[in-house]
Amino acid sequence: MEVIQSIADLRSRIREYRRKNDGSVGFVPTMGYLHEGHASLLRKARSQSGLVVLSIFVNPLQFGPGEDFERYPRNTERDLEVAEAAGADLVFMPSVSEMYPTPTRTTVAVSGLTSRLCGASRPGHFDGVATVVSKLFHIVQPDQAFFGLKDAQQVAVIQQMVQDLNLPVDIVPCPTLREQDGLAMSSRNVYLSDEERKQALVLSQALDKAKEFVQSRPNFNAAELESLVRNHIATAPLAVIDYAEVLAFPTLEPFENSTHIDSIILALAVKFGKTRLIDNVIIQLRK
Ligand SMILES: Nc1ncnc2c1ncn2[C@@H]1O[C@H](COP(=O)(O)OP(=O)(O)OP(=O)(O)O)[C@@H](O)[C@H]1O
Ligand SMILES: CC(C)(CO)[C@@H](O)C(=O)[O-]
Ligand code: BAL
Repeated sequence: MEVIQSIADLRSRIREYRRKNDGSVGFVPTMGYLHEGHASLLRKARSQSGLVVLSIFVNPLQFGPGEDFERYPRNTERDLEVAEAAGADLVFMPSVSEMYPTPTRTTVAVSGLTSRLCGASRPGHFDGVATVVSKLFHIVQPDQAFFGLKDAQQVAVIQQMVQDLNLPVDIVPCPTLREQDGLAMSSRNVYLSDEERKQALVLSQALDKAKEFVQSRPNFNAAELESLVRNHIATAPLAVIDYAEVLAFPTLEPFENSTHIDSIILALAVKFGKTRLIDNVIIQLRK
């Protein structure tokens, strides 16, 4: 495994690979502090790609004022151990000045999909995500890029960007990995106190209740499902709901009754103290 800090060096190594090999280039973009969820994306890339490129870059553009850019967890030594064990060939770890040598005058903005959920709660977040992912795609030029459905809205936004800009990369959505008790793995889980961690289980429990509710009836009213979920989350005294919404997926459009909806997403963002966690479940209602 090789760690690379400069765009020029990474491009050179990938060109060298493509000169000597017919294999595909698989890419896993991350912000580091790697956990088993990230490792699962790397293993998926390893199973499908000749060269596996991992990026670790905490992207300042996608953090808003008062968010946790400075305190975002970082552990390079452990990240490299996880990356090597999961099969990464190249680890791209640029500095902020390498990625943004001058003030950014060009940004990528995906409209529509970003008007709700984290797009509404974190103004500018998805412009930051789409801009850095577009840059990374132009730097790495991968054949495939692997993203977790833990960030389902992000997957939808990136897929829309790839389609709209005719980017030659296949986006591979990967399942959310969870702790044994159901909590979705996330770098931000490290922020949780013991009590917050215990109460955060209401998220996966609420999603399980939602699945049971949907599977028990052919059609349902969105407001009724949202109420069921909100009431369960409210059983955790520390939980402060940012959003708990059921939307059509992948359009992320609201609906009243599910009669003509093929797939839905129940998306949650809940704060426990200073820690904002997201989770979701995507349910196919009809083929
Ligand atoms: N539990 C998980 N299962 C599968 N993929 C995941 C999981 N957590 C994160 N990912 C994916 O890993 C990639 C990098 O995400 P990121 O580095 O932001 O990690 P994170 O755990 O989501 O961090 P955060 O705590 O900031 O949400 C994204 O595609 C994300 O969806
Ligand atoms: C895709 C990504 C690496 C872009 O910074 C980030 O949004 C993330 O880790 O999900
Ligand atoms: N995967 C989450 C990225 C962010 O919160 O910026």
